[in-house]
Amino acid sequence: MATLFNEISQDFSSCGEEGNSSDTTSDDSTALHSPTLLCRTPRVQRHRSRSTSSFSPFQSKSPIPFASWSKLRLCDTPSTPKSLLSKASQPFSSIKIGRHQRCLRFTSDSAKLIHAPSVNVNPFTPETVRRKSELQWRSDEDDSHDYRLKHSLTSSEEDDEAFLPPKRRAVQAFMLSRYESEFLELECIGVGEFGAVYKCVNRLDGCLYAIKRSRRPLAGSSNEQLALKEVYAHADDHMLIQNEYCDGGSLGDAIIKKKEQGEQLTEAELKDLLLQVAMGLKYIHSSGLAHLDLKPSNIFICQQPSADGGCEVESEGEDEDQSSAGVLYKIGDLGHVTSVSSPQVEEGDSRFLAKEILHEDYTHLPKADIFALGLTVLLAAGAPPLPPNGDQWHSLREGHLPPVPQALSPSFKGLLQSLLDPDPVKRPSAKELCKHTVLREKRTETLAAQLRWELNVEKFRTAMLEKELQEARQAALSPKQNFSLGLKPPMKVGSVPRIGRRLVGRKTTRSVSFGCPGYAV
Ligand SMILES: Nc1ncnc2c1ncn2[C@@H]1O[C@H](COP(=O)(O)OP(=O)(O)OP(=O)(O)O)[C@@H](O)[C@H]1O
Ligand SMILES: [Mg+2]
Repeated sequence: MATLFNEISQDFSSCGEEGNSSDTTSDDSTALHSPTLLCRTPRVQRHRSRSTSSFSPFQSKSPIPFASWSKLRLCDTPSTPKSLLSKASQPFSSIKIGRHQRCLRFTSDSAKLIHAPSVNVNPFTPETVRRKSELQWRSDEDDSHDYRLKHSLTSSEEDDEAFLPPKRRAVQAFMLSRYESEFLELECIGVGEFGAVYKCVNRLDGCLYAIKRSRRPLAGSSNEQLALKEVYAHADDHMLIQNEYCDGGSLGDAIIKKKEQGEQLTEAELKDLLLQVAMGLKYIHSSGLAHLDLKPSNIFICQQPSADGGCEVESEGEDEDQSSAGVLYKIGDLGHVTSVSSPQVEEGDSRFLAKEILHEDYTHLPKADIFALGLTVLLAAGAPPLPPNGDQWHSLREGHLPPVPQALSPSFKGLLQSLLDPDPVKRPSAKELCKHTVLREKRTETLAAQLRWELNVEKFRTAMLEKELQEARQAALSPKQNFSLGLKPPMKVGSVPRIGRRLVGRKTTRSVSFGCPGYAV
C-alpha cells in the first residue's frame, strides 16, 4: 500500500525541557522550548469556516489509548533511514559511498547546506542513493581520476567513515530549543490554521521534514487536548508535529496552481487520485478509525522517483500496481482521527462535512470520509470552491453534483455521484472503491497490453521453431545432398509431415513479428 499517512512525530516531552524552559515567550522562534506550547490546534470549530474564529471546547476526558493510535504508524517515510536500514540486511560494503559522494548533497539542491555544517547527510535517502549510484557509475568509468574513491575503497577505516554519516558534536541543547538544535529550518512552505509549516533538515538523520509549528501557546486550554489528540494519532508521546516532507506540496496547492493555468486534473489523473486516496482510507478504516478531515489541503503529493531511483513503494495484494502513476498521494493531518467504535467526533472542515455528521449520526463514520473524498475529487476536476454553509451546501448534500469544466465519462460521473449519496449506506466503502472496475480500467488495460506483448513473443518463438522444423524437413528430404556434404541422414520417425504444413498453431495466422506493449497483434 502506498497511500498512507506517513506522518511522524517526535518526542519532545522526554527531553526534560520542561524544567529548563522557563522561557514561555510567545515569540514563534522560541515558543517551541516548551512542549506545552505546542499542544494547540485551531481546529476546534464546529461547522467552521475559515473566516470565522469561534471555538468550542473539546470534550475528550482522556487521550485516545496509545494502542489504538500506534496502529497509525503505518510505515516509515521512504526518506527515513529506518526503512532503508531494515532493507539493508545486505552487507554494508554494498552501500559504501566515497567521501566525495557524501558531499554531493551539499552542492546540489540545497545550497544553504553548504553553510550548514551542523547538518548530517543521510546516505540512505532515495536522492542520496541515486546520486551515489550515478557517481559510482561515473567513477567506474574513470577510476584513475579519482584517487579519493580508490583510497576510500582500500581503507577499512575510511569505509566505515564513508558509510556512516559524518559525526557531529552534540549541539549544546541546553542553549537552544529542541527545534533549533535538532532542525535546520530551510523555508516556510505553508500556513494553516494551526500555525506555519516549515521545510527542515533534521541535523541528526539528514532527512527533510515538514515541521508544523504552533502559532501561539494554548497550554492548559481545551485546544491543548485536541492538539494532543493529533499527536497521539501520530504515535508515542510526541509534541512537535514532524511530518514527512512531501516534495509536491498539498493537493490543495496543486489544484490552485492548475486553476491559475486554466487546467484541471484529467479524468485518468482523477481516477488515479481517487484510487490512491481510497487505498489510504481503506487502511485507516480497516484499523477501526476514521479521518474526518479529508480535503485537498490534507492530501500530500510526493513525486514518484524514477524507476531506478531506489525508492520502493510498499505494495500489498490487489494494491500492488497502484504506484504506476507519476505521483503518490498521501493522506495527512490526523487531528480529527477518531475511533469508529467509540467515536469522539470533532468535525472537520464544514465544506467537506457529510450531513449525517452535522446531525451527530456517527453510525457510518468511514462513509463521511468517502463523502469528503468525492468532493475532493470534484474540486480536482475543476469544480468551483465549495460553500461552507447555505443553500448550496445543502444542495450538495442532496446529491447534486457541482459543475465541472470538463466532460467526464458517464461511468466515472456515476461513481462520483455514488460517493456523494445522501445515504451513507449507499456510498461505496473504501475497500469497494479499491476494486471498482471504473478505477481499475487502467490496470486492466496495462494487463491486456502485457498479455498482448507476451502473446507476440510466443508467436515469434513458434514461428522460429517452425522455420527450424522446415529446415530439418528439407534436410530429411534431400539425404543425398546431406551425404555429399558429409552429414548423417536424419532418423526416420514415422511419416514425415508435408512441407509447409505446420505442426503447431495451424489454426492461427502465421506471424513473425513482435512489437511493443500496447500495440495490437
Ligand atoms: N508534510 C508536508 N509536506 C509538504 N508540504 C506540507 C506538508 N504539510 C503541510 N505542508 C504545506 O503547508 C500548508 C499548510 O498546511 P497545514 O496543515 O498547516 O494547513 P492546512 O492543511 O491548509 O489547513 P488545516 O490547518 O486545516 O490543516 C499545506 O497546504 C502545504 O502546502
Ligand atoms: Mg493540513
